[in-house]
Amino acid sequence: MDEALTTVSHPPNGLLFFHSDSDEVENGDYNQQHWHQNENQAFSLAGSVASKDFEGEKGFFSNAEKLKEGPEKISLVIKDQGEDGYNLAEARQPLWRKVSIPSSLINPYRIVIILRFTVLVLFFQYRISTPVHDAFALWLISVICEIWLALSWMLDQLPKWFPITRETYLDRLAIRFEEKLLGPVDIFVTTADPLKEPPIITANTVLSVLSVDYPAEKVSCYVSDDSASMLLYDTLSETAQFARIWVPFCNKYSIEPRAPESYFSQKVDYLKDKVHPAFVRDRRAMKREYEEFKVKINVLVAKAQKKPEEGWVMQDGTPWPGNNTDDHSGMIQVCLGSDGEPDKEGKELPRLVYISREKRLGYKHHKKAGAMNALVRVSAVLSNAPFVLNLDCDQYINNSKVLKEAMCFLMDPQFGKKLSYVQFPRRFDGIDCNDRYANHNTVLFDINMKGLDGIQGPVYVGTGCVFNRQALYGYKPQSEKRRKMSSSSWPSCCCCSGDSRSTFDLDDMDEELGGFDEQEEPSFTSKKNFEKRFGQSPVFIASTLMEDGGLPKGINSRLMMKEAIHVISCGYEEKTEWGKEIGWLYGSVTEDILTGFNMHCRGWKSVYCMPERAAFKGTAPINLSDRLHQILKWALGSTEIFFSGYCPLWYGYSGKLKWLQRLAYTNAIVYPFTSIPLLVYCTIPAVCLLTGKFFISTLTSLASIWLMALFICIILTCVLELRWSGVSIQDWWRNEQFWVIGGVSAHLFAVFLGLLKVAGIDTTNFTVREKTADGTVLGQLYLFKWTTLLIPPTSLVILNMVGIVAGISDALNNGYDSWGPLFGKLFFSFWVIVHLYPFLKGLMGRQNRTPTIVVLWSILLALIFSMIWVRFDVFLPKKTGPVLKQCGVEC
Ligand SMILES: O=c1ccn([C@@H]2O[C@H](COP(=O)(O)OP(=O)(O)O[C@H]3O[C@H](CO)[C@@H](O)[C@H](O)[C@H]3O)[C@@H](O)[C@H]2O)c(=O)[nH]1
Ligand SMILES: [Mn+2]
Repeated sequence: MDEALTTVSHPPNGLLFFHSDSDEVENGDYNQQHWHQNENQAFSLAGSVASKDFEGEKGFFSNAEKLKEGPEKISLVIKDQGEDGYNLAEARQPLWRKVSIPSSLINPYRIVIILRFTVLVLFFQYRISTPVHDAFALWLISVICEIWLALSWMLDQLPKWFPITRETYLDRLAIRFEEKLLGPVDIFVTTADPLKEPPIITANTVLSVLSVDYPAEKVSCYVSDDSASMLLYDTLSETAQFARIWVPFCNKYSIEPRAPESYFSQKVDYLKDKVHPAFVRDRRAMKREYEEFKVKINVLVAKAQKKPEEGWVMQDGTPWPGNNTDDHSGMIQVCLGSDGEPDKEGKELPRLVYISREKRLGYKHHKKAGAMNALVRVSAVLSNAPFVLNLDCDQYINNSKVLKEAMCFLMDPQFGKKLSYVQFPRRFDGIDCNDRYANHNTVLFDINMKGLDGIQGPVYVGTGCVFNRQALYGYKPQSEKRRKMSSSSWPSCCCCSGDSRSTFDLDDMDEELGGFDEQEEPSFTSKKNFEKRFGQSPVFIASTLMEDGGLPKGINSRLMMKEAIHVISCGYEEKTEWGKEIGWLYGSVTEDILTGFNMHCRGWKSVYCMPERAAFKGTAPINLSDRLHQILKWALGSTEIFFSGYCPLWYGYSGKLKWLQRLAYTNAIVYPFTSIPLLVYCTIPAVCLLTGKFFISTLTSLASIWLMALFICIILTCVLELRWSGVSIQDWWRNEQFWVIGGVSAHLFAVFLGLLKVAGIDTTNFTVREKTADGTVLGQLYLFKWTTLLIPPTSLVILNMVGIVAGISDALNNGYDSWGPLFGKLFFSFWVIVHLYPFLKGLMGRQNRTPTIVVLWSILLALIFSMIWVRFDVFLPKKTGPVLKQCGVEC
């Protein structure tokens, strides 16, 4: 380390000047404070090169030019440079780049959007000026619904005006930041119920974390166990043991992905690609080891099925503290890491920490959000990495370079300071190839999120997201001024005074806090305010002030553990801002949207990062009922936010939320309400068919032009959107279908339940979603569970089918004149049925057992034909008999 660059000064002519000052850095010793020092310098190194408008591509070259003027003045030493040497020009390059969508793709799209909007206005002008007098109510209702749907289209459409993608340069990151200079990351894995979330899934996630391609001493993996189960605890101990052989194997052969289950399910062609015999041997051996590991876990699971009467007992004979899931003390167990066992090759492994926060009756635990907040605090006391990655237990790291990808943004000298999080898309394993229930959510992850990235940043989707820890503490992004102050006075005053200071004197801190930017956050300036905000832990409070992370020097491990237990106690958050202003926010089952929204309101940005190899992969509910329940949960979360104080329609106007971003959040919150016009609009065609009335007045030729133009615009926006985003038409169509299916079932219930909740009746109780370990078995898809959610779409299908039958028979009854309007009505009814088709299929259950769908269709067709027959048979001979006879017989 002694050759590392240390001090950077800025001569007035704007050139860079480095000299080495090696006493400040100790040899190889793992000390986060050093990271912070070095990193600061690295920041200034990079920072002084990249220009102010670094955010993009421009501006940089002018600086590069300047540097060329006097390269001889620059001396720079970096360890392990290899042959190609340290290329200064490379090091000055930005770590990432904004890639705009080519204007040949995006401009036509924008033009069509404007056209569509214009046509829509003209269409409504026509619709409103031509009421249908003999079906006034129908007309009025349909017009209201159309306007509502059009508004919801606008909400969805406008935030897609500036879509972008981003490119990262990992090679430049490697040049600019030596491995030792990379920022530490705390990784959180949440679990809630080992019976619904099979431990082997969690183990795989943990293994993918421990083997991530990042310096081991900079990674800590915290596993939160909300069920306080000894099964998970034992699983983790086994996993830690297995990691000792798994991690070196991953590193040696650079395999992907590093979750063993999915790695071994990949086929390897040993004949292709010059596979090395040593690899083949090792892989086989490792596969056997993994099988054995799985057996061990299975044994643990089997043992855990039935709880002994006296409760669980640990291996050393002491009773397990978590025997009562809802009432137990906090538990922390640290394994691996610098003090623990190294891997089989003697190298240090990332730290692995088991956490089960205290739970007591009478205290709200706030589910996942509560677990996340406990993790934020406990990790602040134990490792305090400046960056935090959060993963659901079923979401493993699929691309081992993912942390480096995130660092390209978060460690960017200027942009990084405004950045609250880097969100990665959610990708899934084990979904049927047709993606019948739109589980992949492609439209959200490949269209909407890219649009948001061009505004203020993607929404936080609950998992696969790397945070800037500071953003979780309710701070605003730093202004230039505050940054200077804090980096000069903070860490050095209150945290690195070194020696024996093991308790924190907050009164001392106060004085130092005096220099804090008072205008910006006046409430930060006293000890009381800190405690009101963050709770009663001085160690934790001190950690929040260390902007670049790291632990205070004086702290001993006993005190650390004591504080760690303190911050996960169930009463810790009482009378604090946790869940209200800081950390993960409470009050909605979709804590993710709310948490991200609050950050954006404070002026933070976020970034959407889509590496070519999917960053993370998870599981998704693949049968209809579970999928609908998931959608119900999300939609209910949105309605909860709508009725809470955080509704984006009226919250956060004092902040720095961009207006398009606000529209996007509004869309994410109000969408369940669109289910009302949608339901009505799906019913109207059937009503029209049954009553013989129509909700559109007879079209004039001008009106039909508008209608045609509207259709063409709709199709064109879709086509152009698919072109710039690269989404397939099938994915888009699935999304449309599921929007209707979810709309008329889950969203509708969510609105209803949300209203009940406002009225004080809370009937919802969402537990964790059940995950299956075997992602490849699609039997799940056909699993049928009854839920009330199925009622409205089923009724709609039946209603529209009956409508079609009635309409056709009626038309047959009334002769040719009625066929014209009938087609209009039939068109809308078919529109409904086509959208509900996947639902219908789901309702039918397993296809190969009963082709009931065919039966149903045949019943329908049979009905139609029998009607036709009835008409001919019953009516025709009486009324038009002679004519028919004439024709039928003579012609
Ligand atoms: O009391 C609880 C309940 C849940 N969890 C964990 O939270 C995660 C998500 O729960 P899951 O039941 O899998 O919900 P999903 O429907 O998959 O949740 C999605 O939607 C949620 C709300 O929007 C997000 O928080 C999640 O990250 C996102 O995966 C899992 O790791 C759970 O173990 C807890 O730790 N404690
Ligand atoms: Mn999940």
